Amino acid sequence: MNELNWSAIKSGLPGWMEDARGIAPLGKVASYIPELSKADPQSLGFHLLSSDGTALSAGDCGRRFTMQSISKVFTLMLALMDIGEERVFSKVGMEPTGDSFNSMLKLELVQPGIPFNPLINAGAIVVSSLIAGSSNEEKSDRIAAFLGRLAGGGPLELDEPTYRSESQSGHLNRSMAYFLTDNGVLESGVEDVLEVYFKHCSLLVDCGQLARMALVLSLDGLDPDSGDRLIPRRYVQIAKTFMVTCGMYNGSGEFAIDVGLPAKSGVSGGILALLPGRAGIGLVGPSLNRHGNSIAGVHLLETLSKEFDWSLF
Ligand SMILES: NC(=O)CC[C@H](N)C(=O)O
Repeated sequence: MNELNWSAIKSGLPGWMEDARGIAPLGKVASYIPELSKADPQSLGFHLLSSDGTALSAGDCGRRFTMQSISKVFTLMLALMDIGEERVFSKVGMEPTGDSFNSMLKLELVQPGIPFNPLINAGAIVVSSLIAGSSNEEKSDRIAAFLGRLAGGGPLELDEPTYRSESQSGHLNRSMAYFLTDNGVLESGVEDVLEVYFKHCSLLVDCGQLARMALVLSLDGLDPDSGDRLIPRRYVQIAKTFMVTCGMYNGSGEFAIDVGLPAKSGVSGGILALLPGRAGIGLVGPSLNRHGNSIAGVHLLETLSKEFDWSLF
């Protein structure tokens, strides 16, 4: 296993962070969820955590932000653990769309009503309906506990203002959920499933927690401290594959070429990325590019990947 070149990363990072911050004005903070528009477009946080426990953080690392779409990777794995591969993939596909994350365009194409993949909004809404639990609260509690365990502690905390803001402004997500219901794809009522979905998008993390979650995936589902198996290897393999093909939405192809690592972004500006077997990365930069990915975050990952030859390809 290649050691990370810590001294070179440490000495180069301040300059690369500065360069990345410099392009933040070319992007825009998400405003379709009003609460997210309050984020500082210039902020940038980065945390790298390796499998031997060495960590490096830089910038606005202590600031917490909501996971948004990053949570979709984890709800997918939880649904797979709850009901198995066959049932999950009878409700959601495995193919990238090439469209934006909230597009409804392809919902009516090819397989009527079955979303193309679990990382677009329609697919993640379906996955939320597959999480085991006898009430919405129980489902949300199980998700927050699962994510918190991967982050190395107790349940993640919900950001109530973001949850309320998403719920009040989520007309497009609501219309997708009605469409899915009409096609018999959803296993629970529209408002029930959206409560679970909006709540997991509104769970708070910092870059260090995100990096630890990424490290668990880079270790194929093992806890980096105890060595306990937290997720079956097969489900991590599925999640990592989706991260490569769909994790950065319709920017996934370009990201695979420029960075070459499994990664997942969210509209709050967070990105979780991993170096298989070696390290997890958590970063946040709220100014987004046209695909909805952190513009400074993608730039920073590209710089690091090229500098240290991190691409898997
Ligand atoms: N890309 C994202 O992070 C989207 C998640 C967001 N909660 C939404 O439903 O629109």
